[in-house]
Amino acid sequence: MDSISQPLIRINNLCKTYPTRSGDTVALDKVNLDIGDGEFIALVGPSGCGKTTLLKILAGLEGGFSGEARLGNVAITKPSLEVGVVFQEPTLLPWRTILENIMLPVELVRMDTKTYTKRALELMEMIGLKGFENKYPRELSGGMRQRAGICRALVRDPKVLLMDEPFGALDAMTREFLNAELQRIWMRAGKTVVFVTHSIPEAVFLADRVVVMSPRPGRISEIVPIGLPRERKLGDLAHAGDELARIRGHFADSSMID
Ligand SMILES: Nc1ncnc2c1ncn2[C@@H]1O[C@H](COP(=O)(O)OP(=O)(O)OP(=O)(O)O)[C@@H](O)[C@H]1O
Repeated sequence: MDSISQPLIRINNLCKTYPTRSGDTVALDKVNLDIGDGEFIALVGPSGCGKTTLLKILAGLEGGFSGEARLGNVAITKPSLEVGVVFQEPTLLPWRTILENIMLPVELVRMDTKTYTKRALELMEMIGLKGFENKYPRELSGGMRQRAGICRALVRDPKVLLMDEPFGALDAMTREFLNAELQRIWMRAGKTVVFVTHSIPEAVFLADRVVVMSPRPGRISEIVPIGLPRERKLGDLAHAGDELARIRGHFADSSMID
């Protein structure tokens, strides 16, 4: 389906069915995708097409599938230190400060606190949270909490960042701002990102390739390369009319379009 010579992530014939009382739900059906090291992939598709399921499998949080997902040479069967995850809600612990929240993944695996505190502070500065180290989550706006969630996912310096509609709950202006920030961080840090979104413009703005998924059962309908040069500005979307139209064409009858 694509031609990445040395993929970091290989998804091979992945199928996932959830058994329910009213019958089986096929969430993923023969999904194949290779993702290159340092690539930014956006996954778009209508509600229920299996985007979160795919992300959870890549995160090692969901089992019971057939086929295979590999990270480097290793089949993904459990969470990995090489992978950071950001969900729609950052779920920060209210009794811990922002810095303590960001440091949680480091503490959980007893990594060197001193080294990683330095890294956490650098990340906070890079993402505009400097000065909020000792605040509590309730003292921050939704956008700032989500930024803290991104720092927490990056603190252990994972190779891969998996993001499930990370900006879906934010207002449009904050979202646009954080898209630009995320692009900058990605360009600087060289992570491989898989980013789930319902927003086609967001996907086109951020991604090297947009993976379009079909309604249930989730399959890949098309992979659309986005040729816009980096660093992209929001106005550059005006030059991606063909890509936007191509992706929108898949959802002519769907309500997913932003
Ligand atoms: N734990 C579960 N048990 C049973 N069915 C599930 C479970 N998790 C997901 N499903 C079903 O699998 C299908 C895919 O769900 P998934 O959450 O992966 O879709 P999605 O594309 O992320 O949807 P959305 O865009 O609405 O978040 C849906 O039909 C959903 O109802």
